[in-house]
Amino acid sequence: MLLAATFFISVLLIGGFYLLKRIKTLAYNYVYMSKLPGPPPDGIFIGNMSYLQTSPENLFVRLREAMKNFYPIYKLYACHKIGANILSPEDCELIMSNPAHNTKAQLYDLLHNWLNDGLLTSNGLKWQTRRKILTPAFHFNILQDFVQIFNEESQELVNIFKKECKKSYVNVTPHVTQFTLKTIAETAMGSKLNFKTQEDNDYKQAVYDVGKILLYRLVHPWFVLKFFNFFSPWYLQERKLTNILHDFTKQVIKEREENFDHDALPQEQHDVYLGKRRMAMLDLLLSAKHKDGIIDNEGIQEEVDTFMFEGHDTTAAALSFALMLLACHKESQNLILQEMAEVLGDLHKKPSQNDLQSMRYLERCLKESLRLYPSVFFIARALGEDMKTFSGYLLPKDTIVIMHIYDIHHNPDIYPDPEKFDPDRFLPENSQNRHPYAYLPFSAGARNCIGQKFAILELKAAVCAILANFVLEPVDTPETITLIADIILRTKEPIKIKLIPRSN
Ligand code: HEM
Repeated sequence: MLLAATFFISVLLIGGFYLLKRIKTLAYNYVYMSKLPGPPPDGIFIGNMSYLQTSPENLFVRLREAMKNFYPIYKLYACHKIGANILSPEDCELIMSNPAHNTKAQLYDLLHNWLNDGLLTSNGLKWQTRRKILTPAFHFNILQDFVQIFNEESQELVNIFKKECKKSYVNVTPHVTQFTLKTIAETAMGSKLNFKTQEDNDYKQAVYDVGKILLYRLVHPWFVLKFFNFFSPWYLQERKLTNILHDFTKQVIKEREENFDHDALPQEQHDVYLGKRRMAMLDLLLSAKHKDGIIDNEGIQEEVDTFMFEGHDTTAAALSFALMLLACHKESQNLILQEMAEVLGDLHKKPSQNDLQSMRYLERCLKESLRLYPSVFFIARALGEDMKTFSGYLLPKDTIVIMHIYDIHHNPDIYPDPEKFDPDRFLPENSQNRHPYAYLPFSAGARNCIGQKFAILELKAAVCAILANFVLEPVDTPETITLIADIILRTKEPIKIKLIPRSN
């Protein structure tokens, strides 16, 4: 009896202690965060909920207005969660360059049902170990082998466009999405998709549909939590879509594992990319499982899900926007063709990695396109320690910081006439005085995009193949499209352009 009473009192005391500590932290955070400017809240608990709960296109516009009203920082809050919205390169540098702030914010829990704890969403030692395993999969020598696949898939995209170009316009977004999905599956997973099967098409549609549900959960913050998500109107639909996504990647892994050559495992880590045996990403993961035992089946599944998503959706958005901008700027199309003629001689010659790398004007066009339309338009972290912003606000440890890449890229003080497409902004002489954190399409610091070189080479190969075969003419323009807030930057409707076969 005495023992039970002592146990009960101890539990009560410890529980009470933690509760008080939590209340103290919340109060401390609230005091500091309340000093930040921001849109007026609707009430003490509901905070800015009504500000957030609007259509995806209105939300996108509202967030842009907040940049104008509250630069360089503002707060938004809902329930007991307060987010500090960061709009200046200086504050991004303070966060991204400090390893203490490498932890992804709770917002990324939204992705857990689908991506579990893959590279994008994991933290701490798990993230470090995985990043170390996966970095060689994107080494220069491996990318060299991938360029052939980029060229083959670009040619297939051109073949589709050749059939479609008889129409008065082409909806490019679904076609380029298929292109980037096939490319990541074949390069990183060694799996060739043909989109003739129901599973391939269901996967593509499920990625799109799940994004809508994730956004719904994001603006209804209680549904971010797994427990409350159970009561969301979309819970069953999310489960169904997640099953489609997982069944698809399980099949990709199964097929690769069946054909995996255990005898050809590299002896040393550096053998992986020094030309002795080059390994695609999935092979590296299988090797880490069979040879070193540092990853299990669940670990492989979460990385394959992560890379299939991150490796195609972002690049498809980037290519769709780049094609629209090039269609609107015939002079840029001509300059790219001129550069292709200089580097390749024959416009229809398939470019090598060196060829693609030496196309500097094309690179500037893609950089400018990613400035105007950064596929990942915001990223979020949880502060690992207190931080003083450049403008003097104190943000307490654990604060959710949301860095708005889109707004930094459209700041007229950094990019004069920011809506203008001007690839020469990225000439060395025009960028040397720009803040190093003023251009962040691939984020920066230790948690930057592992696939950025892959993405740029893939985009260059696709643009070269398309321009060698077609003149692009505008149907959609920056003025006609409607941008929406989603898990990545998307347009409300697919982007339309006109493709005129090139006569050469
Ligand atoms: C134009 C295309 C792309 C853009 C704009 C882009 C952008 C980004 C950004 C901004 C991040 C940081 C995300 C965050 O902190 O929340 C990121 C991370 C990541 N990206 Fe990309 N990405 C692109 C293409 C790719 C490709 C092709 C791959 C794979 C082949 C890839 C794989 C990843 C992964 C795995 C991460 C997480 C890295 C980590 O936390 O260590 N991305 N990307």
